[in-house]
Formats: sequence, C-alpha cells, structure tokens
Amino acid sequence: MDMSSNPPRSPGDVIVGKWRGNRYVVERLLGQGANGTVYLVSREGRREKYALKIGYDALDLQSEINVLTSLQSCRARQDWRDRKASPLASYFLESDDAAEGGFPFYVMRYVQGMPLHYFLSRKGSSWLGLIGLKLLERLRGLHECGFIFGDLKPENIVVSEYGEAELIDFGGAGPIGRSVKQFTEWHDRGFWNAGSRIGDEGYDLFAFAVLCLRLLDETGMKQAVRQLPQTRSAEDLVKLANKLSDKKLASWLRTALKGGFSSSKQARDLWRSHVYESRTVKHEPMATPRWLTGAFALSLCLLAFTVYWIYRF
Ligand SMILES: Nc1ncnc2c1ncn2[C@@H]1O[C@H](COP(=O)(O)OP(=O)(O)OP(=O)(O)O)[C@@H](O)[C@H]1O
Repeated sequence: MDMSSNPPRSPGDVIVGKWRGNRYVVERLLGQGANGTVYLVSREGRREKYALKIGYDALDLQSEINVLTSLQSCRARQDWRDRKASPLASYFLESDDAAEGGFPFYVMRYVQGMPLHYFLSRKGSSWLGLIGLKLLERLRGLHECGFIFGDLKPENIVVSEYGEAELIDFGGAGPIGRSVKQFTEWHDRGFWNAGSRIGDEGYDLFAFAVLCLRLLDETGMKQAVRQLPQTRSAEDLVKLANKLSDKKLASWLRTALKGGFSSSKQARDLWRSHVYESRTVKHEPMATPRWLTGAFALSLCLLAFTVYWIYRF
C-alpha cells in the first residue's frame, strides 16, 4: 500500500486503531523523514505522551515493526536475566491499522531531547565520552539480540538535557548476517571501500567511528568525502583520527575503522576505560588567586587600623 498520499494530521485530530481500539490525539508534528511522518500524541483521556509513526510504504513500516517487536521480546528476556527494568523495554508500544483510512501505524516511547549534533554544539564536545558510552551500550544490547542498527547518524540519536542518549528510527535495523537495507553514505563501510554491506557488529562500530570524526572534525570529513570513489579508503579516516588531540580516542577510532574489535562488548569496555574515564573532568582544588590574597591582607590592615582608631579615644 502506498501511503504517501496520506494527508498531514493537525493538532486535535484523533487516530483510532481498528484492531486494538486505542485512540491517539495528535498534539504536533515531531518530524518527517524519507520513510514516514512522526507525531507527538497522547492516548485520549491520558497524560502520557507517545510518538506515533505513519510510514509512506506499508511493507517498509511492517519490517520496522517486526524488528521492534523482536527487539522488545529479546529485551524483556535480557531484563529478566539481569533482573532489572530497562527503560528501553518499553520503547515499542503497539502497532495497528487506522480505523479511518486503513493505513498502518505504530506507537513508540516519545524521546524528548535534541539530535546529537545540536546537543554537542550547545554543550561542547567533552560530552562525547559519556554519550558515546551510552550509545555503545545501546548498540551492544541490539547486537546481543541479533540485530544491527544500520543507519547510525547524528539525526537518529536523540540526547536529553542530562546527556541520556537514545537511538530512534529503526528503519535501517535488520538481522545480523543480512544486507544492510538503509544507510547514509558517509557512515557506510562500503562507501569507504572498508568492508561489505553485510550487517555485522563491526558495521555499526565503523559507522559510530565516522560519527565521532564527523562531530569532531567536520571540515576534515568533508575533504575526505571528496576523494574519487576508487581511491576512498578507511586510511583517509584513520588519518583524520590521528590528527585528534585525544590520543586514546584516536586509538579507539582506528581500531573501529579497521574492524579490529571482536565484539561491540569489547568496543564498549575499551571506550569506558580509555575514552570515557580519561575524559571525565577531574575537579582539581583551585589555587587562591593572587588578587584575593592581596585583598585579604588589605582588609586585615584596615581592620587593625580601625580598632586602633577606636581605642585611641
Ligand atoms: N520516538 C521518538 N521520539 C521523539 N521524536 C521522534 C521519535 N521518532 C522519530 N522522531 C522524530 O521524527 C523524525 C522522523 O522520524 P524517523 O527518523 O523515524 O523517520 P524516517 O522517515 O525513518 O527518517 P529518515 O529519513 O532519517 O530515515 C526524527 O528525525 C525525529 O525528529
């Protein structure tokens, strides 16, 4: 079913699920991409907000829903095993067909925040250590469930005010071992002649390394991308990594670009010990500034003089 002709929804419109009967009130448009439109909605009569996606193509949307439901049950198993309630367990809420118009849609957790590149340009790149760690944790969880994310790029990462990073848009996600179905050139291993487009853990780690380079040296990336397709290689990216002042980060990126990590768990552990912990700002005790010592001495003299002046009379 081609759903590109679906009319845009306005605030106050109600989307009713034909099979499950839930009613969602549209609050506003959250965003529009190549695959669909996402609205901020609430369940009629309730306060919680959700994100509701209407796709342009029913088959594409269905495959996204399939990935999300498989992930959901895998995460439930992981949480049961780890005896914890992961916030990700409730990422996917439900899918249904609209009672009016018949188009399929799905409802997911509303991730409040801003895309990664906005966040870092506002707060500074020193946050990359923490956000990178969270993202690698998300990727590891996904890989453990047998999926790769595929289309990892700043636009598909939302960061909350406090630095909580979340992946959105699972349109490019698919089972490990299958061809990556959706990717963005800059982040794609195949584009850099650095490996196949068959999804494996290294594919996401490569895309993650490019993401870091893009965020830290956008100019260098733009130059590297201008190479002729046949001469483009991971070596161009390694050169960019070598120019970074953070040598531990550079070394992590080189390993990811060369496909040197045996798993995303190993990549995550190394990021934590080498990049995150060494980037954490250490609060050194501050030396007292000279002017403050001078001002203190002056006020002591003034006090002594005032005391002397009072007792003289
Ligand atoms: N769960 C969510 N919470 C908050 N905002 C969201 C959520 N999901 C999507 N969005 C917003 O909607 C936009 C479009 O959604 P999405 O990326 O899923 O669409 P797409 O058509 O698959 O995009 P693309 O062209 O990048 O593949 C996102 O860029 C984001 O701003």
